[in-house]
Amino acid sequence: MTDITDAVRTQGLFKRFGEQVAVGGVDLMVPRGSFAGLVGPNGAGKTTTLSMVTGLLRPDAGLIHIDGADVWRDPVAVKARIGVLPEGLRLFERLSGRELLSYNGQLRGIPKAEVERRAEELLRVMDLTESADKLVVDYSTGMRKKIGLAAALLHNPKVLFLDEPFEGVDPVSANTLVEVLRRYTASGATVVFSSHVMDLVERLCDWVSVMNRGQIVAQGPLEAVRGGRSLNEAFLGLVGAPANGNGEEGLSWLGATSA
Ligand SMILES: Nc1ncnc2c1ncn2[C@@H]1O[C@H](COP(=O)(O)OP(=O)(O)OP(=O)(O)O)[C@@H](O)[C@H]1O
Repeated sequence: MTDITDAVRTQGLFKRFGEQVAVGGVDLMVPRGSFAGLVGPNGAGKTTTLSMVTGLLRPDAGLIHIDGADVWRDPVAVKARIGVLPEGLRLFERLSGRELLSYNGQLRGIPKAEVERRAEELLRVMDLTESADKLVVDYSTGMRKKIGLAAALLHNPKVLFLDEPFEGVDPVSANTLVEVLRRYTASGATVVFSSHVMDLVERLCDWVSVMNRGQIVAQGPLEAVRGGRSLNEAFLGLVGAPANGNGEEGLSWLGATSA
């Protein structure tokens, strides 16, 4: 079970913030070529896990391999192989979309002519050509996700990590993102994305890792994790939906009926 030739493999990953154990011994596993979903309720530890896996946050303990390379021992090799669309996307706001891609490409050491060729293609596929010379600060939420994804794909990474990529994105833009990601995984690359939206994970993913309270509580091919139920039902079973529904009792003051 320690196949570090998987696209992503962590062993005993652990992170504590003060008294709070955010990630309590996670063995995340994502086979190459997967379209993988990392799901879990608020506070389950998804963002903390992805931050450690992508080399943004140092773990207290545990090992992380991406495409066989150790993230914390060999960060340069790993960073060349991964693309990241982080949560709360921070972009260079005073660049235009086109300049942002050009800057990213040059940072990655890609020849200028090749950067331009790839940037124009990405802008076209993301339906951003008309807005390419607008400053990123003036982009809408969906446009920001799309230019962020374009920047993350520019160097043709082997593994792409996306934290809540569809949050705040309209259905048309979401569709564009999905099409680009499908094409990318069809070529053998791997996508790992975190989400709360079970329908979307069920529709897109062939591999699912379910986190709850800093632990992986189920992991494997979508069909195995679902076990004949909808992913949403399986998820509620795994993370323990509150027995009293949490909303049926209390809040008696809420609503139109006066006491
Ligand atoms: N920088 C931090 N300092 C203190 N506690 C933190 C920090 N980052 C995360 N935590 C805590 O760690 C736990 C896991 O948080 P994390 O953001 O990883 O969860 P998540 O699964 O991504 O949640 P969500 O779905 O709400 O984004 C939470 O209890 C959170 O309060």
